[in-house]
Amino acid sequence: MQSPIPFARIGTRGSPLALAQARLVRELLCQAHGIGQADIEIEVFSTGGDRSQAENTTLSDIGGKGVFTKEIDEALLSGRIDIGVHSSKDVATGMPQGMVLAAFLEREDVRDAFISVSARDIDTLPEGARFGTSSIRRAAQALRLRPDLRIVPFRGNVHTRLKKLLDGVADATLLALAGLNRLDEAHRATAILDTKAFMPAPAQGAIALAIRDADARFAGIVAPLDHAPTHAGILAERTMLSVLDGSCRTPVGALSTRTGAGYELCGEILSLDGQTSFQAQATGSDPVALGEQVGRDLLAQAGADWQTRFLA
Ligand SMILES: NCc1[nH]cc(CCC(=O)O)c1CC(=O)O
Repeated sequence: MQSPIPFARIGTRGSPLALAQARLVRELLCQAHGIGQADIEIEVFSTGGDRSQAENTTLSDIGGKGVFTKEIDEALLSGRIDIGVHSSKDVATGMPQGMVLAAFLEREDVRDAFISVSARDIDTLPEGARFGTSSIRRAAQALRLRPDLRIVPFRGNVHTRLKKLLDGVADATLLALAGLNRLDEAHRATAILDTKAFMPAPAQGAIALAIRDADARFAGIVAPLDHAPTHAGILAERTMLSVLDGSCRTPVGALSTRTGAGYELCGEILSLDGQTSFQAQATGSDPVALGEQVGRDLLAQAGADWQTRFLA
């Protein structure tokens, strides 16, 4: 019998990937607390980012922070849900007051996958091939290696993008391997890209659990799901992004890895055409200090006004 007050209410977007992630969180919460699936409600929200996909506008058209999280954030703050489940890379660095990313599941594969029906990898794409991506970072990284590629806008959920590829809308695309893995679609990857040439987006591959920051009960409930090394790594990458005043619409890559004593953080800023790029790296044990150090190093190299110059 279902209890009158659910143990927890989870908020998520409705895309197949978001639902898979929310179900994974429900599964892990049930295991950790010895409860049944019926005790956890999954509530689906449509965000501005989802609606813009349906209307085929671009993310820049709607703009603003939290385009994939706002409706879920509001439901969390109003008490309608208790836990927001997000892809960490979609969560803006300046989060609304009153909420916190309290736990991160162990990170999936951080790498980007190359997918094409006509080429084995980026090098074998024909001259002037159409490269489908709406990610400024992926476009810049691809153009760095292949300035001849023609970038075509490519939005929609993972299955939509795979379908567009089969329909010939583009010759190739890049998708996060993490998402493909969670959807059992990793066999679609033609090649897996190395993280030096294709440094992932900050926080790629990690699922974040947002709660109200004063909510001690749910802090305790999500705590067993937190993977400490992932948490530290994502904190370092998100701190770096915040120093750069970056977002998912800036050409920025970041990747933290564990070293013996602590963490190594690598960061990258690119120009839109990929012909100019700056890299920095550092090691340390304090994720926030590490993110600040690498972010400041990148700012010193690229100039504090890099966004006005690079994104003009
Ligand atoms: N912005 C869309 C988005 N947000 C998170 C993922 C992948 C899953 C992840 O990074 O955890 C994707 C799709 C993609 O980049 O292929």
